Amino acid sequence: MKLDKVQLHNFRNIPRASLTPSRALTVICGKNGSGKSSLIESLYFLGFGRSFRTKRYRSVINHDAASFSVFALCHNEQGETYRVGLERREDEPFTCSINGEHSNRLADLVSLLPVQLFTPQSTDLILGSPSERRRFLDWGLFHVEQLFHQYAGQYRKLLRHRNALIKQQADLGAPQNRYWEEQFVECGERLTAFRQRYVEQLRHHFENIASEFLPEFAVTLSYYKGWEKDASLTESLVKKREYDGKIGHTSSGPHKADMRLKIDGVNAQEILSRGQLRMAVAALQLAQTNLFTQLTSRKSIFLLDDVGAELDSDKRERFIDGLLQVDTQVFVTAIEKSQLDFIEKYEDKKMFHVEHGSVKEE
Ligand SMILES: Nc1ncnc2c1ncn2[C@@H]1O[C@H](COP(=O)(O)OP(=O)(O)OP(=O)(O)O)[C@@H](O)[C@H]1O
Repeated sequence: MKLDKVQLHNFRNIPRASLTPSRALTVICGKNGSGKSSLIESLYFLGFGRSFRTKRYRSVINHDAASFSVFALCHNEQGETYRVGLERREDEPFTCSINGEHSNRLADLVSLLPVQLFTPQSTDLILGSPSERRRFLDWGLFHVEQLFHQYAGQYRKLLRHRNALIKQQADLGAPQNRYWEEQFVECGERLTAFRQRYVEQLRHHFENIASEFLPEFAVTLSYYKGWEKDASLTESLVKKREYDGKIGHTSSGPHKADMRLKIDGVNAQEILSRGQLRMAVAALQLAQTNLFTQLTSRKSIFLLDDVGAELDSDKRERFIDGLLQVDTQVFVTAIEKSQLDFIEKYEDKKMFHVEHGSVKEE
């Protein structure tokens, strides 16, 4: 999917903006506090239905308004056009629309627009908790594996149910509870199989890119499924029954899974510098973009916020080169154009300048 036109209303300090981005590279420049990240945040909303900066919708609505909206005109790989939009009013659930049809099902909108983001906080993907890495993997699976969303939702329900039984100190081995245990195992094993296959595919892309981005290290990627390596989920659940009863929740299953990055057997975060960690994240995201394109023949949208603060010049160039090579629609923000002097070589690009919330094409 590519965005042909984007319109914002009352989004943070941007009262109104309309822009026609490039199909390839769109550069957004402006001073600190001008509204660059807000513009990127509005595009993120189309791909995730939420902000990457806050959980409070009120913070996103312009201080002088009661709602914000983001609309986009886009086209898919078959040339079909879509009009998508979302609106959020104070104290009301969000509404989204696709070709004029209103819906409260965010998944409809999100599945249309595969958006990824790289920001100064992106090192959390490696430094943060396993849930960050599961979210990363599940973004990919959501877009490439039709059944994944359904199984992930079912698993969440079954996990809640199992945890409720544990809290009630119910006997999980009793015949009346065995049905739920079997459902939990079946669904958990399916999710695990999806994720293991996905990481295996991602690993090939990642290790190739990492050998170029971090040539001094041999970084490897592996998947920890969330329970002991050589046991089935059933075996682990039975073995941990007493322990789970003590801690009050389920300690084995794909909700405890992780993706691990290692260098000579040691966790990458213990060895890599901050700049190298950013490169490892860039390599992971580029690998995910390549895999997405390979598996779906679709194009994704990539947002790079404050790229100057993140990577040095030749790394910035390599990252953007890699994204454009697979025909990703890239949006980049920078304080100064000079942070992106290499972009002269790209023919298909557009430049925008943001000042006090006003967005103008250069
Ligand atoms: N709900 C809101 N209504 C109006 N203005 C807001 C709102 N939320 C934030 N702002 C202001 O919008 C401005 C733009 O913020 P934004 O983060 O987009 O800037 P930026 O150009 O990315 O800056 P930097 O380069 O410093 O990251 C800031 O001055 C901020 O205080």
